Amino acid sequence: MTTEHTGTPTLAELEARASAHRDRPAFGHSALISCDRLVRVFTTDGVEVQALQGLDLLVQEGELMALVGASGSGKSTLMNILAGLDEPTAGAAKVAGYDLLTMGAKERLRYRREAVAFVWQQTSRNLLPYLTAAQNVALPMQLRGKTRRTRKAERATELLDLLGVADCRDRRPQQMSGGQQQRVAIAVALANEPKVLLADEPTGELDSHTGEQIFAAFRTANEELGTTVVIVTHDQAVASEVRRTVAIRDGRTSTEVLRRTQVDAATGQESLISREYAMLDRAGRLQLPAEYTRSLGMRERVLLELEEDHIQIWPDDQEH
Ligand SMILES: Nc1ncnc2c1ncn2[C@@H]1O[C@H](COP(=O)(O)OP(=O)(O)OP(=O)(O)O)[C@@H](O)[C@H]1O
Repeated sequence: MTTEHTGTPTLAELEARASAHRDRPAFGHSALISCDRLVRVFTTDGVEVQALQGLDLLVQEGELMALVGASGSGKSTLMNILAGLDEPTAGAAKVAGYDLLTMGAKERLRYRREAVAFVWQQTSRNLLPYLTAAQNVALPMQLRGKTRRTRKAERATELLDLLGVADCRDRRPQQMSGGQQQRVAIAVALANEPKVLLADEPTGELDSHTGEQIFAAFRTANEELGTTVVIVTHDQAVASEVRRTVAIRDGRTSTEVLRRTQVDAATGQESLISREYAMLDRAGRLQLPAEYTRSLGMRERVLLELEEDHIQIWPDDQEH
């Protein structure tokens, strides 16, 4: 309540306002991954490139979601930050309780060993060539040093089995197909029970059938182990299989597609409903799709009208 006659709030009112603000939950407080106005600037030969330009992203625990975007839009930059391999220039990024901006070297190491895991596009980058599949899976557990030796071997077998590559147990990477190597790589990534599994174009080097098997392995990790999975992909088949696909454009999240299955009450038939949403940032900014604005000749200014349950956007009627 303001003191309308003077326009000046009392001290008690100011205190009430401040505490209301303090008690309001922080942005993304319940999310497992939260990126808040994330910025990453690269400077090469005095030239600045803004790879991330205030990116907002929330991922809830237990999600399996895809990130898509044109080449150069900032996907790999974001993944490297989430993996703890790179540091943001500004903004906030928190994953599984770790603050990616302020964590020190020791905490960063623990974060990378225990909280997140990564699967790369290049199959050769994921596995050590001179170790068998089982030894590759046991290695992260060895580095972490918290698992008994017999348990390590057991867990390696369980994971290889879960991902359908138990028969590769004693083979080295060059004795496996690309698809088998990627499934073993997922087993390696899951060895220390990470909260988050990140994958950058994991099906990029594979044919579509093998790509489907790899995607099924990520789904297994998500459904059976509860691991939160974020996959960067150009693969339309992968992007259309997940419940949520977030598009990145020019270093920001621009649109989001949500899918759900609907069962027809009369026939019992299932159909997939997919809806595209535009992202509204916390300052209220909204990016309209270029094809929409172009088709209506919208440029610098648009007319807004608030209706009861929606907002109308019209081309500028004062334009000469
Ligand atoms: N280490 C770096 N030094 C300078 N510029 C960089 C660096 N890494 C990325 N960039 C630039 O940042 C922008 C975003 O790059 P990024 O690799 O994140 O895009 P991407 O969406 O992953 O692209 P792609 O799909 O081709 O992998 C690009 O303009 C890129 O040239």
